[in-house]
Amino acid sequence: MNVIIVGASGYSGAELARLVASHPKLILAGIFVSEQSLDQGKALSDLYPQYTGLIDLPLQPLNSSALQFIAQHADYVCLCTEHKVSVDLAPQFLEMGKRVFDLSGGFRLSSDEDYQRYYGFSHSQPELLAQAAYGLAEWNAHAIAKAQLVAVAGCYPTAALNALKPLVNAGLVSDFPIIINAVSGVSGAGRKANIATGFCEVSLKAYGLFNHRHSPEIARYLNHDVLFTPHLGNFPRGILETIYVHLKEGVSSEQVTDAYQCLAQEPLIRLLGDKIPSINGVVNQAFVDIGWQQQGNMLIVMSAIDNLLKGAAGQALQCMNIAMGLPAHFTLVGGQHD
Ligand SMILES: NC(=O)C1=CN([C@@H]2O[C@H](COP(=O)(O)OP(=O)(O)OC[C@H]3O[C@@H](n4cnc5c(N)ncnc54)[C@H](OP(=O)(O)O)[C@@H]3O)[C@@H](O)[C@H]2O)C=CC1
Ligand SMILES: CC(=O)N[C@@H](CCC(=O)OP(=O)(O)O)C(=O)O
Repeated sequence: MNVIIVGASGYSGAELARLVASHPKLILAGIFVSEQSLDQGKALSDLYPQYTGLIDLPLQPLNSSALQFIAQHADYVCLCTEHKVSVDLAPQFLEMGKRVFDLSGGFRLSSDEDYQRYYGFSHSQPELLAQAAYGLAEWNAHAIAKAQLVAVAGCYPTAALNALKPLVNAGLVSDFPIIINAVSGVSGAGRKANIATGFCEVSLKAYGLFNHRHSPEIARYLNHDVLFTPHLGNFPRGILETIYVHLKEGVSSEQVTDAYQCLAQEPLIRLLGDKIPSINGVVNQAFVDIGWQQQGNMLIVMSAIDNLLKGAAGQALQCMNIAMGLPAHFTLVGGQHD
């Protein structure tokens, strides 16, 4: 399959370019940035020297000749662009008959009201929201396999949903909201210049209290209320979530362990039992590490991922594998697809 990546100079786009270029069944057919981009014409390896000799393709502006090229040559279009940009770009690629994998949040929620409230813009393609399959690879493979538009799951939701769906689906959780405290590394905020997320400016600090856009995303796909508070941490990459779950009266530790067995055969999920996951355990890898400890009715679940390699790019690659009828998971050797 020929894959093109829009937004390939950004953190998730560059990571995806590396995964696609080393995939045995995918060809990286083109990498694109905006028409105004200061990076157009540069090789991806000029921005990311570790790609020298692996990806020397030039970043091209997404202009009319680029669109013609994509119409003729691409099978899969990956949008590694900001939410509003993805919403505006997706329809033309869908009309060309391409399969679109959108890494933004532009198609993850269900209504224009949600977008106005949580994203701060009115959705210009609300009819596409019902068509998009939610790209949470371990849980929604059937829908992803058939969909023309995949809304790849968010980074914080990927860590939260993999850790919580087994418990909620098994009926073990009381009606209280689940409390999720999450910390993300700075790459979660993207590569564009922004003083608040400049590395020397960052202090460990909460943000988005009560209104972060991942709250409705997690609640929607978990089917349970959550109180989600993200924090920005002063490290480059990775997400760690500490999650407080009020279990129903009398739920035993055996029931909790049994509930997680639904993930036991998933190659990219590592169930750590009572061991405590860490950022170091997952950085530069595509795993979700999940650990838990229980006292009475309270369960503390911990979930760690690399925001770019299990969130964003890695999850998009899993969705493309599913679309091709291949096993979803992949193995990394030295940062490349094995
Ligand atoms: N970073 C992360 O951990 C995660 C990110 N995501 C999502 O993935 C998407 C990309 O995030 P991230 O990689 O961090 O973002 P970056 O800011 O690092 O990269 C954005 C990319 O989009 C390009 N771009 C901007 N405007 C346009 C346009 N109009 N047309 C084409 N290309 C454009 C930029 O290049 P230029 O401006 O030079 O044109 C750049 O290549 C976002 O929606 C984000 O929410 C999802 C999960 C995790
Ligand atoms: C640290 C940081 O700023 N993180 C981003 C979330 C990462 C991301 O890009 O969000 P999606 O998964 O929805 O695309 C934020 O809170 O907005």
